[in-house]
Amino acid sequence: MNQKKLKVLADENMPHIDRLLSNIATVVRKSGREIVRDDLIDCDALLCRSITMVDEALLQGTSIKFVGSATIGIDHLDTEWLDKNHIHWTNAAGCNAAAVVQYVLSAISLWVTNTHQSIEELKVGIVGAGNVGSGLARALQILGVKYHLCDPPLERAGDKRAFTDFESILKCDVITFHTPLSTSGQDKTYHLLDEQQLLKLNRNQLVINASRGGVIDNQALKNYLTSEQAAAFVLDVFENEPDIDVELAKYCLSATPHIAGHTLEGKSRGSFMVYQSLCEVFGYKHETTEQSLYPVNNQLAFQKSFDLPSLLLAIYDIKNDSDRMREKVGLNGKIFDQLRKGYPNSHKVFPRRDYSGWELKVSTSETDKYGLIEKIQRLFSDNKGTAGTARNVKA
Ligand SMILES: NC(=O)c1ccc[n+]([C@@H]2O[C@H](COP(=O)([O-])OP(=O)(O)OC[C@H]3O[C@@H](n4cnc5c(N)ncnc54)[C@H](O)[C@@H]3O)[C@@H](O)[C@H]2O)c1
Ligand SMILES: O=C(O)[C@H](O)[C@H](O)COP(=O)(O)O
Repeated sequence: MNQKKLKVLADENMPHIDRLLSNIATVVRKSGREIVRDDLIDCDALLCRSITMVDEALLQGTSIKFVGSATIGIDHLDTEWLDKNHIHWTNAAGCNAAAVVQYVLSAISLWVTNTHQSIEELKVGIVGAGNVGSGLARALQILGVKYHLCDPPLERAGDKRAFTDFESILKCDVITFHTPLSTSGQDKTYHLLDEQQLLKLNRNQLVINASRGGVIDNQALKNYLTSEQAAAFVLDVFENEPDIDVELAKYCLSATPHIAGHTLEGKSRGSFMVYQSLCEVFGYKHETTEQSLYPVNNQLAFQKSFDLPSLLLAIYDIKNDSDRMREKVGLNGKIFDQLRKGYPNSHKVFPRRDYSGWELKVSTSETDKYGLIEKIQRLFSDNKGTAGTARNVKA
């Protein structure tokens, strides 16, 4: 076993890292957007989030041997350059998938409440059936909501689930994007929803983007949203974050500062997964369990007045995050980052938790007339935020 203390630079917005690494590393913290090459000259490892571009310009000539990103997305890592230069890298695949599922269910609940629709009668089109898309499909199945999946790469690879094409997805009541951002190739997702595709939508639809901003042409979307016939949009991600188009945010049903995955569990699991990979790469034993990072579950008392959307909104209501952003974002684009900092602990009452961090308290007098209690209990126990396999490349 390697006994030398490592030097690690970690994004300041990565919970538990100091405690997890206390026996094996000296940890220096820095804001992810401010990390520069000079910070890394004598560091062994960089632990980052999606806001740090990790490439030759950042790492050339440094001692970095390992890069761990506590995120699902990897569009900020130049993986080709890292591989070529024998630098181990990992992401935290699946770490916050359950949080994004919760975000999407909250967005749908908000929309059906505003438009007086029944959630059970909707058809949801899921674009991208990976960790998030599959978790969402499972949740919708539990809740009795119909869905269609669109994922050409998985379909070609022989995935046996039923898939549909993008054209058909555009006809669903709710369309939700869960693809990576890719700028080339036959499955390119950059501006997947562009000016032409936007014109196929109508005012009875809801579109959610919690993947990457560039999957939707933001300029075309802003123009489109000025029409009264436009579909409703919920955006968690934008082009040019953090200097987003403030006007675009105003036109949306809900606009949040890239926090869909930021539950207590989602962020903690991201830290834990990169910690595990770092231990493997440098030959240390893992000394902590993921479960030890979580507090006791929150409790929600079941009330007779609950229907499915109001119950989901009682657990997490995106409107609160959207209001916080829209109140402030006009003041200065940098507010976007400030709202993300410290999230979910910046919430007034308690941190935002995954469904798995909740228990439904039901009094013995309650009858489960519509099967709602059973559905929610299944959702709480199923939606455990399945961590995917971290892509740990052995250099
Ligand atoms: N807003 C947030 O806080 C947040 C949180 C987590 C993840 N994300 C983003 O969500 C994305 C999805 O996460 P994931 O864990 O499910 O990723 P994943 O890699 O498990 O799944 C992505 C899926 O998209 C599919 N795909 C690729 N190109 C496609 C195309 N053109 N059309 C349809 N499907 C296509 C892939 O085949 C894959 O199955 C991530 O890449 C990340 O950028 C955002
Ligand atoms: O890809 C992801 O996992 C998410 O987009 C990520 O959780 C949010 O971005 P970050 O906090 O890492 O900047």
